[in-house]
Amino acid sequence: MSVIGKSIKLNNGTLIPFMGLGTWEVMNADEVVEEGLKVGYRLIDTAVLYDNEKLCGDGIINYLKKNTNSKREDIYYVTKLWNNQNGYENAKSAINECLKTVEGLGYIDLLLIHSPCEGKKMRLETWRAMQEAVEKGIVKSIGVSNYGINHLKELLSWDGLKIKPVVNEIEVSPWCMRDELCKFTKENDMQVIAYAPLSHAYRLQDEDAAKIAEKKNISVAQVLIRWSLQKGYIPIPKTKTLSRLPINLDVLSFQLSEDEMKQLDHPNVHDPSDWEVTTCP
Ligand SMILES: NC(=O)C1=CN([C@@H]2O[C@H](COP(=O)(O)OP(=O)(O)OC[C@H]3O[C@@H](n4cnc5c(N)ncnc54)[C@H](OP(=O)(O)O)[C@@H]3O)[C@@H](O)[C@H]2O)C=CC1
Ligand SMILES: O=C1Nc2ccccc2C1=O
Repeated sequence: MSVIGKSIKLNNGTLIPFMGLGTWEVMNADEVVEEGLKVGYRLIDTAVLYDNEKLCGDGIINYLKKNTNSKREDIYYVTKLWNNQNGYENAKSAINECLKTVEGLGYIDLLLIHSPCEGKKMRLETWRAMQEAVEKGIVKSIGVSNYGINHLKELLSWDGLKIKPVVNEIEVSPWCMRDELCKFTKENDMQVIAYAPLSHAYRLQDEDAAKIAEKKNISVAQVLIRWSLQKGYIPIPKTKTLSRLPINLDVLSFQLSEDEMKQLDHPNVHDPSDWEVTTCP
């Protein structure tokens, strides 16, 4: 059964929205997040690195104040510990800082380790602190980002593992498909959050995607977001342009055929729009 349009159940029994809103380089995040929630987004993706966690939190709180039918539990707030916050003590205080920054939210829905870059010892020590944050109730779920198969295997076989990651947030688009990593992630009962689903806008002029968009009278951005959903991922497109927010969310009223999906696929291209750290030691 297709879960497109519905919340998805994670391996700890909690629900995550089927897609979300990215906020990298969004400096007016309070305005964008509030408007995003108004038009129907329910997942907000930020990070310590983005320097806009407080603005994202403000956007959520302002929305909830004005829309008393919506509750805190209806919104899903994701943030990430940056590389220099790895290590047990470091991560513990960073997590408290993350929560203090968005005090009004009361808890963090999903906390990610932003990358595996800091090496095995730091990765596992960070995970220990993240597990404790779940046990304390300040974080509901924990996950990883930019983890390759070896990093996932390392964590899943660690004798200190008490809480499995619920997601791996990785770059996935038709030009960065990562079939093997996505398959491994899903087979091990973790969801794939697909970042840069619009290829950071670098491929929005792609001819095949443009043809499909034209035929369906939609935008290339909608085609790419739908591609991600039909692959079974949770895309988090970003826009700081308020008028694009509802367009990017309007991806449930059309489908891509098997042929159209194939036309978009580029299994032999590996062109990440951002950093590539899934193979780091
Ligand atoms: N965990 C990680 O390491 C990473 C996580 N991320 C997360 O994923 C999110 C998405 O990735 P990101 O790199 O931002 O790239 P995206 O693939 O989401 O592309 C964003 C770009 O597309 C443009 N755009 C958005 N919608 C449209 C539209 N309808 N028509 C035309 N152009 C459009 C935006 O322009 P404009 O804003 O001007 O409208 C922006 O230039 C990030 O914001 C972040 O939250 C991203 C990278 C790494
Ligand atoms: O959204 C992001 N853009 C980035 C660029 C470099 C490193 C991390 C990130 C993000 O998380």
